[in-house]
Amino acid sequence: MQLTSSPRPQQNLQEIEAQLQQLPDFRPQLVVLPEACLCFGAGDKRQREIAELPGVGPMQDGLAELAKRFNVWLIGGTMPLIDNVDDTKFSAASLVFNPQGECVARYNKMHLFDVDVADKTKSYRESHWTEAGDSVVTVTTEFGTIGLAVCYDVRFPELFRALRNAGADIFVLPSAFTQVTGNAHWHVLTRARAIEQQCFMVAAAQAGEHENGRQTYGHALVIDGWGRILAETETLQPGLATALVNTDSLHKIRQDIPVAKHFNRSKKVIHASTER
Ligand SMILES: O=C(O)CNC(=O)[C@H](CS)NC(=O)CCC(=O)C(=O)O
Repeated sequence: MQLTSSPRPQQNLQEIEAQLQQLPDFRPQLVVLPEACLCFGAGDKRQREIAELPGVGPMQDGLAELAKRFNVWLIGGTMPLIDNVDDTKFSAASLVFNPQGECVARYNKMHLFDVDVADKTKSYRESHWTEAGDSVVTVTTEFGTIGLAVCYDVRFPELFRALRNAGADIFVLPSAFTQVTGNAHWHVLTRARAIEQQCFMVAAAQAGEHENGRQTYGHALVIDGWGRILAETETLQPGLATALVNTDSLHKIRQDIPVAKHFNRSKKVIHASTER
């Protein structure tokens, strides 16, 4: 799914619901929401104020209810979660809801976007308010094993290798790429991770100009294990990129090019010196 989320969770939930009304009929279905889909650009203080304890609160209740009502597996983008009321930082948590509306997994964004970008925002320092995750998380479903990652994580292939080793067939990547870096890198990075690990990639996106002036890149994507783009949102409006996915197609790709078997960690590092 692609969204242009506001800082207001209730309004964002309504927009997500409006998009879910447009879903095709086939089930089982996996729906991936973008990063910060319930609260985008509110500032770190506000995000900490609305952060919820696991299993408790209107953001989690809202997503659970939507997963159940629309009978879909729902990846809740990311939302601010805390583990203790006195935590100063929150996790950028990606929650997985099954079609019964139960939260069955949580992944905390592992790589934080402390980056300078040549855009209006200029300086991003996500770690000032977000606690980095330390766990690789997969979820088994009736249509394959899902491996979780978020946005900037896509620049770290080791995480995707670890997800594949843990059995992943489908990577999900809730994102909010900047317009500038997305334009340069988004398609290459998402396709590269799919090709390297021979997994589907479902990359959700924030898109367009947000209330705080930030511009996000959009281009929500579904990519197969051969790196082909199966679906893509064409505009910067909220919308869906939908594809029929059969994880059986991965068997032949993995058999023909057995990279998982060929993977070989180098044991030596050789520095050739040009000095005499
Ligand atoms: O802050 C929020 O409200 C939501 N979170 C984000 O927008 C995050 C952290 S600032 N954005 C990214 O990770 C962009 C990555 C990116 O653009 C790249 O890797 O090039």
